[in-house]
Amino acid sequence: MYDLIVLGAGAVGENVADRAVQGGLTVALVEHELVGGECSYWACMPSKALLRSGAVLRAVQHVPGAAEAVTGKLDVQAVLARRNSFTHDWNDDSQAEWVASAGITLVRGFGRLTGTKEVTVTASDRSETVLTAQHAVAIATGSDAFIPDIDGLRAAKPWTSRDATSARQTPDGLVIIGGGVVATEMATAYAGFDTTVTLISRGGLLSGMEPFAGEMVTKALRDLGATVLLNTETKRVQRNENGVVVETGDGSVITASEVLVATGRTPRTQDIGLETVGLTPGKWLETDDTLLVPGFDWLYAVGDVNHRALLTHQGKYQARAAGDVIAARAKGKPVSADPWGTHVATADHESVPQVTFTDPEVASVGLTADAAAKAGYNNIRVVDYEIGNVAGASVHADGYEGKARMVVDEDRSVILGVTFVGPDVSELLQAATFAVVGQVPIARLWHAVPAYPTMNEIWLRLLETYGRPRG
Ligand SMILES: Cc1cc2nc3c(=O)[nH]c(=O)nc-3n(C[C@H](O)[C@H](O)[C@H](O)COP(=O)(O)OP(=O)(O)OC[C@H]3O[C@@H](n4cnc5c(N)ncnc54)[C@H](O)[C@@H]3O)c2cc1C
Ligand SMILES: NC(=O)c1ccc[n+]([C@@H]2O[C@H](COP(=O)([O-])OP(=O)(O)OC[C@H]3O[C@@H](n4cnc5c(N)ncnc54)[C@H](O)[C@@H]3O)[C@@H](O)[C@H]2O)c1
Repeated sequence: MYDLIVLGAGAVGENVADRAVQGGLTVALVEHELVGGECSYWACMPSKALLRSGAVLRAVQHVPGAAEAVTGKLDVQAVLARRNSFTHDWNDDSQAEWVASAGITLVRGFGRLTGTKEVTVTASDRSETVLTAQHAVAIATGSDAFIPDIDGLRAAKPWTSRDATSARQTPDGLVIIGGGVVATEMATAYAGFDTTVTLISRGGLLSGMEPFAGEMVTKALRDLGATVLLNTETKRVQRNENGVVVETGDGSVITASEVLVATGRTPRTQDIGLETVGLTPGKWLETDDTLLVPGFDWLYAVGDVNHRALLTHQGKYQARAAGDVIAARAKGKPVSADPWGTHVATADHESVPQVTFTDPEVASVGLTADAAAKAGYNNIRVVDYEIGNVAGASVHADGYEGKARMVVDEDRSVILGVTFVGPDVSELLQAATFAVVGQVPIARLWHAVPAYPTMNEIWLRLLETYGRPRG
C-alpha cells in the first residue's frame, strides 16, 4: 500500500511523485518505457539539440569578423552525436537513479486502473502486481502523436515526432504534414541538414500565435530552402520502393524519402482502465485547478493528459501544485485553492509562456490580441515595435529582424500578453511572464529600466509607444 500511485514517469509524473514525497507521502511511480518520458528522449531535449547547431551557425553568419572565421557547413553527424548525448542513447539509468534517490519507488511495467485507488501493473514478463493507494492516484501518462485520417497515411508508416527527433540518419527528402510547433521546428532543423523539406499546412503556420509569427517563420523557412505550402490539404500518401509519394488537394505530387506527420497530439488514456472507474477511455482528462478529476476525491490528471497546456514547464508547474495538494489533503492540512494559491495551476488559463525554437524564435506569454478578444476583454490595446530598431539588437546581429507585440488590458492597465519574434528572443520571455503573471501596472513598468544596449530595451520602446500613464 502506498499513499499515492503515479501512472507515468515523464517529467510531470516524476515531479508529482517528488513533491508528494517531500510532503511526507509514500509514492509508487509506474513506467513502462523510459523514465523521463517524451521530453527527455523524443521531444524537447533532442529536438532542441537538433536545432541548436544550425541556429549558432546562422547567428555567426550575421556578425562580420566571426562570419569570416566560420565558413563551413553543419557537420550533421556531429549534431546527431550531440543529440545522442542528451538522450543518453535512450538509456534511463540516470533518471531511475534520481527517482530512487528522491525516495520514490519505481515500478516498471504498464499500469491500468482496475478499480477505486487500485492500479494493476503488467511487467514485461507478463507478471502482474496490484498496487493500492491509501489516498490518491495521479494519471500522468502524457500524449502520443495524432495521425489524421488521410488516405494511405497510416499504411505509409509515417514518421512521427519520435522518429524525427531520434533519427540516426537524415533523409534526402522530408515531407512534413502540419503547420504547428513540431512541423515548423522540425522543418527548421532538417532544412539546416540539407534535407529537401516540403511542409504542407492546411492553414497558415503557428495559427494560435500572433499572425506575424507564422508569417515571419514562413519567410524564414523559405529562405532556408524549404518549400512551404500553405492552405493546402494533404489528399493521399503512398509508400513505394523509393520512399513516399504525397498528393495534395490541388493535385500536386511530392516524392520524398520520409513523411513526418505533425498534426497535434492524442491522449494516452485508451488502455489505462478508465472504464473501471466510470470514465471514457481515449479522452483527455478534465480537471479542476487542483488537478483533481471532477466527481472524484482521489483521482488526479497532470501534464499533457489533461490538455490544459501541452508543455513540459507547464506540466511540471501543475505537478508541483498536484503533489503538494495531494500531500496536504492526505495529511489534513489546509488547502490553498483560490486563484494564484499554492495548490492551483492558475497560470494555465491565461499566462502560459512558450518558445518555438524556429529561426527566428517565437517567444510568447499570455493572450494574443485575438485570444484576448475571444476571452471577453473588450477594451484592449495592441502595441507593436520592430525589435531591429533597438540598439541592443543591432549590435547582436547585422540586419536583425524581429517584431514585438504587447496586448494591454486598458481597464486594468496591465499586460495580457507579449509576443517576441526574432533571433534569440527566447531569453526575453521571463520578464514578460513576470509582467503578465504579476499583473504589474504599466505605470510601474516604466520604472523597470532595461540595461543598454541589450535587446531588453524592447520593453522601453513598447512602453514609449504605448505612452506614459499619468500618475
Ligand atoms: C517534438 C516535440 C518537441 C517538444 N518540445 C517542447 C519544448 O521544447 N518545450 C516544452 O515545454 N514542451 C515541448 N514539447 C511538449 C512536451 O514534450 C510535453 O508537454 C511533455 O513531454 C509532457 O510531459 P508528460 O509527463 O505529461 O508526458 P510524457 O512525457 O509523455 O510522459 C508520460 C509517461 O507515461 C508513461 N506511460 C504512459 N502510459 C503508461 C502506462 N499505462 N503505464 C506506465 N507508464 C505509462 C510513458 O511511457 C511516459 O514515460 C514537445 C513535444 C514534442 C512532441
Ligand atoms: N517548443 C515547444 O514548446 C514545443 C515544440 C514542439 C511541440 N510542442 C508541444 O507539442 C504539442 C504538439 O505539437 P504539434 O505541432 O503536433 O501540434 P500543434 O497543435 O501545434 O499543430 C498541429 C498542426 O497540425 C494541423 N492539423 C491538425 N489536424 C490536421 C489534419 N487532420 N490534417 C492536416 N493538418 C492538421 C493543424 O492545423 C496545426 O497546424 C503542441 O501542443 C506543443 O505545445 C511544444
